[in-house]
Amino acid sequence: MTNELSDKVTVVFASQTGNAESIARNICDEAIARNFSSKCMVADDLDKAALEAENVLIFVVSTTGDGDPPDNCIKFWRQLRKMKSDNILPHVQYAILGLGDTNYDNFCNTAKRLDRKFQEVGATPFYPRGLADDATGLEEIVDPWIEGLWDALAKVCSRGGQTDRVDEIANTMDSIKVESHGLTAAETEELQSGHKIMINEGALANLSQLTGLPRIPNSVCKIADSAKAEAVKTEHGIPGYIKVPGSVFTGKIKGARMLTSPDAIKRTIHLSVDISECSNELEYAAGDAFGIVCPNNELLVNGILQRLGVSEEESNQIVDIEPLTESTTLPTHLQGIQGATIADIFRYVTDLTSLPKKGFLRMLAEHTSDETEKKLLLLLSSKQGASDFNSLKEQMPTLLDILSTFPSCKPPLARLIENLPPHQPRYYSVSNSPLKHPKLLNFAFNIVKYSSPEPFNVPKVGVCTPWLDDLSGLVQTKEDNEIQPSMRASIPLFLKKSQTPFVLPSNTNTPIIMVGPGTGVAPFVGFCQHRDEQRKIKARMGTLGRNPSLDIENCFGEMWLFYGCRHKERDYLYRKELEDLKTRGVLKELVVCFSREAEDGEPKYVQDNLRKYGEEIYKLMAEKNAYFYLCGDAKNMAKGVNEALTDILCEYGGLAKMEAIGKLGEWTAEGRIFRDLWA
Ligand SMILES: Cc1cc2nc3c(=O)[nH]c(=O)nc-3n(C[C@H](O)[C@H](O)[C@H](O)COP(=O)(O)O)c2cc1C
Repeated sequence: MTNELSDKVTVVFASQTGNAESIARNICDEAIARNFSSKCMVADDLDKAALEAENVLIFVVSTTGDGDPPDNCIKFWRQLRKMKSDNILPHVQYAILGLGDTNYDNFCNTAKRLDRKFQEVGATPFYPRGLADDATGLEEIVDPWIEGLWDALAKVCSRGGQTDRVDEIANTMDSIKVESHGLTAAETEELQSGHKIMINEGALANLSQLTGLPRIPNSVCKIADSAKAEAVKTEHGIPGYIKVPGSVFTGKIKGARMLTSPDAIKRTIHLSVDISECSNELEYAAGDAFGIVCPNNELLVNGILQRLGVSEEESNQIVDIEPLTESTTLPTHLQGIQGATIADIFRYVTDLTSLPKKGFLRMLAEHTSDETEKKLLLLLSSKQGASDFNSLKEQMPTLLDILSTFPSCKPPLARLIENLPPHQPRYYSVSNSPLKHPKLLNFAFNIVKYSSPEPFNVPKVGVCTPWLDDLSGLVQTKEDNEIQPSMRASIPLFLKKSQTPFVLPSNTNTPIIMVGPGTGVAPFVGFCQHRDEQRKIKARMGTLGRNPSLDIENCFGEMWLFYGCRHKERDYLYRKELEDLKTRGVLKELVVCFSREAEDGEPKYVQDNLRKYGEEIYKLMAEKNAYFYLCGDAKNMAKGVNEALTDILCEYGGLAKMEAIGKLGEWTAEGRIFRDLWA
């Protein structure tokens, strides 16, 4: 290893939805503030030559899919896999911060694999790996990990670390007079004006010092008049600068159907989207997922712009987003924004509803004139305000809620835009087969409407599903669901590329077990349709071919579907289709349970039914080489299903628990167990 010390530090991120990128940029900025010579880059830009030139690397990497690396580190990953010797990166010292979610099986898989690989190729970790969990709040691990990083970094670098940041705010707390503020009542207001957040103002009374405040994020962008005369739109009705991982197509709503009864706890809608205008390019398979590029709620966007004092004329002015200086790089999602309107940026580029980070609140404090409000914002972002910050998170405030709670907060637009996370497309599984409906894309979704937990009880709505609900409302007025083309609402969509595709086995003989409660059943409706069509084709071929008595059943493996919902009569999704598939023998078994109706001892959840049919499941998997598919909620259901499978292998295969877990891992690696989960 080269012992030559340098002050150069490279922060590398691999990020799917922006968290790792934003943390990496903050680490880089803070490193610069502490006199290190630091730069930040995306993993895919770290090619072989760059790796050879680097001595000190800090990685911030998330995990996506089913334990997969994010899209922007696939190239980097490929290159790492090619490195076989243990002496390729002996000059590299590194630290890794992983982001993940313990609701998923492969928690922080990217960080763990990267760490292993770097050690295999001779690199040395200079600071213990941190693994942050979105299920409990990333900050719990991220903040102390970054705090401890600087001493470790100073030791591997020749300089830097000497200049501890002086926290000017810590010294000003005493001098800020606390005035009565009236922020303690929960007020339910219209969406345009936001819901005020309940904050325990009393927490300020005995505080003279705040510690652990995050850095104020650096300014990176400016809003400039655009040379373009008109706002950029594409043919899909969305601005062309929006970055999504795939080519965007326009689908038109062809039909909408309610899958639940009016007394169901959640409303679920089936939408049928006509893709005939792009079906040549948009090639999908049963089980695929696609993303929808939906705008933020218009009332929310307008409410925020109004609150910020942006007039209608200003919100429609044509602008570019530019780096503040020649040496600053814009966050990925703000790059290439030209010919935009401020309103479109808030509609399509910035996330207005996800939970605020402490660094964001600290930034807002800098633009808050009322001292009590400022002090509260600083408290919320400090160590002393940890419980108040947790209470704020429980209230799930939108940006508008935050701004209306702190009326004197007036951040400049550029400051706000650069500090908001990127707005994300929403993903859905296709619920039909292209073999049956080549020009359609069907899917099912629950309309996301809920309340924040007691005692707050503030009504909340999702971003995409209420939008889709509105669009489908347009067409539901017609009884037969057939609509006039002129009435058809458009949906911008793109096919999701998956590193672990959720597809049927190519050999139709392979038996399959499908487990999908709730809307998790959607891809399996597509699988069944596909097999149904394949059986019909085979039947036709059988009568024409060399063996007219070809036995269809021998050509097609058994299909088992485990489905679950709350009530048989209220939310049994696709009931008619599924029962029909069972009657016609496409499905060998349709095993359904109803969690709110099960008597004592009866199966309540899909995992209970898996246990009930344990012996059959074991034979299918261990003797008949079946494929196993799981789709739905990662939180409770996926864990329960995993445990049931482990128990089945122990009971019917005579394996010890660790052997059973190992066997499931083996089957997953062989590509016989597929998961499509969401937390
Ligand atoms: C579709 C999806 C799949 C995910 N899969 C995993 C996973 O397999 N393991 C894990 O630890 N975290 C998983 N996560 C959690 C993310 O890693 C976590 O939310 C992280 O903060 C995202 O960081 P990013 O915005 O930089 O991508 C998943 C999140 C999503 C939305």
